[in-house]
Amino acid sequence: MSQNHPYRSFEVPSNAPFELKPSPGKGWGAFSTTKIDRGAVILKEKPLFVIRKPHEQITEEDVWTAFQHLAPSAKQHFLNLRDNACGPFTHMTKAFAENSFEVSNRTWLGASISPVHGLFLLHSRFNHSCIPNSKIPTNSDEIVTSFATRDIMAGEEITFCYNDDFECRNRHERHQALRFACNCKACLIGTPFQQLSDIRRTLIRGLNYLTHGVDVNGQRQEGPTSPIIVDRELKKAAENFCIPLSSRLIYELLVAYLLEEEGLLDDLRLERLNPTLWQITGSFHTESNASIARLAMKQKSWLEKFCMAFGLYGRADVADHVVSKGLRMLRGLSIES
Ligand SMILES: C[S@@+](CC[C@H](N)C(=O)[O-])C[C@H]1O[C@@H](n2cnc3c(N)ncnc32)[C@H](O)[C@@H]1O
Repeated sequence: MSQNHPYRSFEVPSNAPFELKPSPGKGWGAFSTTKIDRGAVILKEKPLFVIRKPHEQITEEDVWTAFQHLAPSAKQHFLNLRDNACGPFTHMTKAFAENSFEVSNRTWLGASISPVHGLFLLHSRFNHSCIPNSKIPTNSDEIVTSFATRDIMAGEEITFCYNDDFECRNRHERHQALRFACNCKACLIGTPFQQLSDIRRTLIRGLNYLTHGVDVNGQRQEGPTSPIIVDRELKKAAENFCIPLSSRLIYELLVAYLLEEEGLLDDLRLERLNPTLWQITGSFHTESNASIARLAMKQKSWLEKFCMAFGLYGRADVADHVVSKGLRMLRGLSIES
């Protein structure tokens, strides 16, 4: 049956390190045809077409209008899309939603410009994993690029994580958001890894709350249901950016360690994490604190860094007040807590 499947008409570039084929239980997927090194580009892809609107505002008419402007071969490719490789889509908006990526979400003079969504025939064949081996970061141009986040062996399925906040979500929350049951290592119920994974991701969510003062959705958590931070004083301190530098360093290092254990500490994540860590380390003004922080950062493993930094636990720093003030200013809060 897969021999004359419409996806056979999708042209994978001859230099791309993967092929499209059925992926048991997941429709079709992309499988590596050679070893792909960590950090390597897997595919750069141009969209079939783009729609310059927020996702929730895209209508049947928008997709139909874009479709009408396509060349005949591109029209055929769009019509070849199948709902998870099975039947044709019932609505053009559904076909677009399932096969599109946000390609740019820019700001100009502080105002956000309407996001752009593009339809990508090949990248949309990549299936999801909560512990993926690739990443597709949002770019400022309209080309989508995937990178290997670890070495991928020939024959392995190439996957990426469909949601940005999944490092902070437990299995149940992830499956609710995905609307399908993922079967990756972090989702296989009853395994020690899965149980630890839920604990790790919950901890990461809490630690992020403590450092950013808000939950994963950018909001403060209000109300008594399943509090992320149980200690009300600590929650208030986080929301007012009164968490001392010593705790900030410890929390960030613990996040790094937990992400590594979870298999999520890839180079792109490190690019975000490292400047924050060095910024915190450079902010200590109390010399004894600064030297412990520098020593911690010199350690080889994340666990060693964390254990060394834990020596700072409970220690105040001369710079704490200034840092809190600065953070509150940046978030538009009153300078005094
Ligand atoms: C963008 S498509 C991915 C390619 C799709 N498998 C195909 O054949 O066209 C997304 C859909 O693939 C399926 N899918 C993706 N990842 C999956 C996973 N880890 N487990 C089960 N189904 C998955 C789901 O049906 C999802 O709605």
